[in-house]
Amino acid sequence: MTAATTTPAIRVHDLTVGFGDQIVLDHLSLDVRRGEVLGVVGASGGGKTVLMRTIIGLLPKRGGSITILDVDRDHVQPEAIRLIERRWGILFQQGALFSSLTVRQNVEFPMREYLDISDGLRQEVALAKLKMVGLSASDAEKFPAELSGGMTKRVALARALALDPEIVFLDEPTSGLDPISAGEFDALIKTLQQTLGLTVFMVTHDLDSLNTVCDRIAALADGKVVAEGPMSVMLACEHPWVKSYFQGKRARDAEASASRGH
Ligand SMILES: Nc1ncnc2c1ncn2[C@@H]1O[C@H](COP(=O)(O)OP(=O)(O)OP(=O)(O)O)[C@@H](O)[C@H]1O
Repeated sequence: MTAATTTPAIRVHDLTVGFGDQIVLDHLSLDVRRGEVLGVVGASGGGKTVLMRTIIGLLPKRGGSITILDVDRDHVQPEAIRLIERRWGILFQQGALFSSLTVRQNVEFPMREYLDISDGLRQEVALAKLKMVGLSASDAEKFPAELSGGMTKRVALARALALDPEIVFLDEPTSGLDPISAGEFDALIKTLQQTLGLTVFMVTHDLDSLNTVCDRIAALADGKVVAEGPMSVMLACEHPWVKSYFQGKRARDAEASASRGH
């Protein structure tokens, strides 16, 4: 095995991020292993989205280092950052589709930006990505306003997969979905991770997702990762927030529902 296959997909070390006087992430460290689904949980406003946005370079950090796929953006030229950005896909919280573009054009968008391929091939690849997430050729010509919440998430996922990424960042992928659609979306994420060998960084509040999709979980509190590991580690954790989240009534209900196969 080479060093490249053994190093984590993402290594966050001693990261500090803040806005004005507010420190959101306070010397936070976290590894995301290659090929795993890591679920990131934490209280509302606790900094999960800030962490994700800082990792992908959308927010500045005050200290610490971030290495993605062996590249530390502090130590490389802008061209190298553009190359690395092609190797991940992002599903933002509300889907963030372009309302004036069709579903197919939305999925083609990153390909237009990064790939020099013919119109025909680009359309074909977009349709293949849509099929991969369970959508049909007739869905491809719809506009975002004509889609259900679950379909919107699927299109956003197809767009995140457009460039065959190695890492996918998902910000609350099941929020706003009914439990059945959420369960189907979780199953889709798991299937894609297994078949494509993806590394998945998933911010979520959804206990069902944590139970059924995530290999490991990182719990954020007080600007740090206070617990990291599989569900068994969360259940044994004595940190007050982690304890109330994973051992509260909602958690027990989700666990019972997961064990029934829902
Ligand atoms: N661009 C910004 N400018 C100023 N403050 C910000 C900005 N982005 C986030 N914050 C603040 O950082 C804190 C963490 O926000 P973040 O969105 O990461 O929380 P979260 O854990 O994802 O919450 P939720 O679960 O509710 O989505 C909040 O207090 C928020 O107001």
